[in-house]
Amino acid sequence: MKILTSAQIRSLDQFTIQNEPISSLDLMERASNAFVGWFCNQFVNTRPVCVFCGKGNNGGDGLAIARLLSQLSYDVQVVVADYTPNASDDFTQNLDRLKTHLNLAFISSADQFPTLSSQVVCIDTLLGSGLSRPAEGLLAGIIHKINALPNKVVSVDIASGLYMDKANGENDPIIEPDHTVTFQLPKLAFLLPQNVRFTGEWHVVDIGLSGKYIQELPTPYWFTDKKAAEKLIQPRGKFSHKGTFGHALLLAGSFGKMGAAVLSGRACLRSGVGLLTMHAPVCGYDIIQISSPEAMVSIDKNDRHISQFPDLEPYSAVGIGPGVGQEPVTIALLEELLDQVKVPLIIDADALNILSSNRSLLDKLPPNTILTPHPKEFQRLAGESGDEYERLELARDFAGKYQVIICLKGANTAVILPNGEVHFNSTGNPGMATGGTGDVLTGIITSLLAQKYKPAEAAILGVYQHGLAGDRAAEQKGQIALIASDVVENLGW
Ligand SMILES: NC(=O)C1=CN([C@@H]2O[C@H](COP(=O)(O)OP(=O)(O)OC[C@H]3O[C@@H](n4cnc5c(N)ncnc54)[C@H](OP(=O)(O)O)[C@@H]3O)[C@@H](O)[C@H]2O)[C@H](O)CC1
Ligand SMILES: [K+]
Repeated sequence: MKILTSAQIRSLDQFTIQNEPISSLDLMERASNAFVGWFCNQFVNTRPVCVFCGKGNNGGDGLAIARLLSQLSYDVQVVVADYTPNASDDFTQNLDRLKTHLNLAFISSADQFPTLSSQVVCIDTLLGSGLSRPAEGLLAGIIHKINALPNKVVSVDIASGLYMDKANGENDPIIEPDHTVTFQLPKLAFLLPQNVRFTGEWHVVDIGLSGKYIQELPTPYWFTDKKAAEKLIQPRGKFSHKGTFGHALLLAGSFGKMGAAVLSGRACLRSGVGLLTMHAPVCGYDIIQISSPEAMVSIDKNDRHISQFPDLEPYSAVGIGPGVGQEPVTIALLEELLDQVKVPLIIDADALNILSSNRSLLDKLPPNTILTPHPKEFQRLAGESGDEYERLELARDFAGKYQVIICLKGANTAVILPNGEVHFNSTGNPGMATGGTGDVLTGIITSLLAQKYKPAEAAILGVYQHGLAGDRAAEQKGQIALIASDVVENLGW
């Protein structure tokens, strides 16, 4: 799915209105109906509702939603923030449609904020995609009062006060909803962890905006949903054999960190590779042979750290990093590997830290090498950034400069391609923030690279399947009990 800017969404709105054609009032009705469809599944009509409206089209949605919910026998109260004499046309028309049969109040001071029982569900339609500056005065007062309530809050389209595609100021008044129900497409703001308080759980509802026009609009930002991910999976032919699916080489582990090697090896095996060879220090030999009988082992001359790699000729992809440490012998190995490797490469964990502290190696990265840093590793690699929007730009610059693919790990892991495209992942959960899950991801992507998936596709699909396995594991064990081995065991293709 594409992620568009607020300006693009405005033009998409206009295109749909002119070309479907549909009046803007009817489009508002369609959007409001889509919201109500979601709402009725979530809250039964014995829950009273209070809709907080601004005077733009987001507020117009609120008035239409109030009317539709009251027709469905919800007990609905409407509070309009009378912060300006200028209301949008569609707001005014919906006000006319509503007036006769509802409990409606215009308030001009936050002191007039109603007293609500904690059962009331608040619907936030103060400000939507038209936000052009931080909320202040009356709007800010109402936002603070809503945030202080214990009540459930649902924002329509986007939390009032939150920008769709740029950073807010630290003290901007913004609604903190339990849910955001957004129209047609996800918004960039929802995908950045810094906005989690202002997003809650978010849901997309279809309001029939022009699919043709969405296809035409250019954007660097994409959301990898189930449909997008499944399209990438290559079917297995009837006559395939283990040679068809490549031979992966994983360079991983050191004394005390052989678990990282085992986790990434097992994930590699569970992701469809034909053959796997794991190269490890002497201390890892028994560990790998016993834990991963399906893998072959190549043993280093060094007891505790890897210092060499086997002849690369048989391998169709190489992964390096999980648990390798940063000993001088391993630094020398990485340099040698970058000079020699001719097949797709993924670099993770300590090997990324080696790159950060030996920056001349960055210029040796082969094009389309995949790097999988978490935010701290990315900071060591590319430097500080003020907020997550800046970090995204920094990552796009870095990917472009070195022609590499970055999987910036976190909630909604972002896969950033050399051409500047950013693909946000839709799977995964906070239970996965535990040691070893990164090693699992490296194994999955190494496996896909060995099977000849294009590096960009291996990264996007690998990140998606990793999160999906984590979601399955969380269903079984709960997020708190989840460990990296559970992610491996729940890989399913
Ligand atoms: N395609 C869709 O997704 C559809 C969306 N709909 C809904 O429409 C809103 C967007 O409506 P819009 O009227 O453009 O914008 P808002 O309701 O967010 O804003 C109202 C006006 O308020 C002004 N403004 C902006 N920021 C502030 C502020 N901080 N304080 C006070 N006033 C502010 C702004 O005008 P300015 O000229 O002053 O900038 C806005 O015009 C969208 O979110 C959906 O909910 C449609 O229903 C259908 C399809
Ligand atoms: K809103």
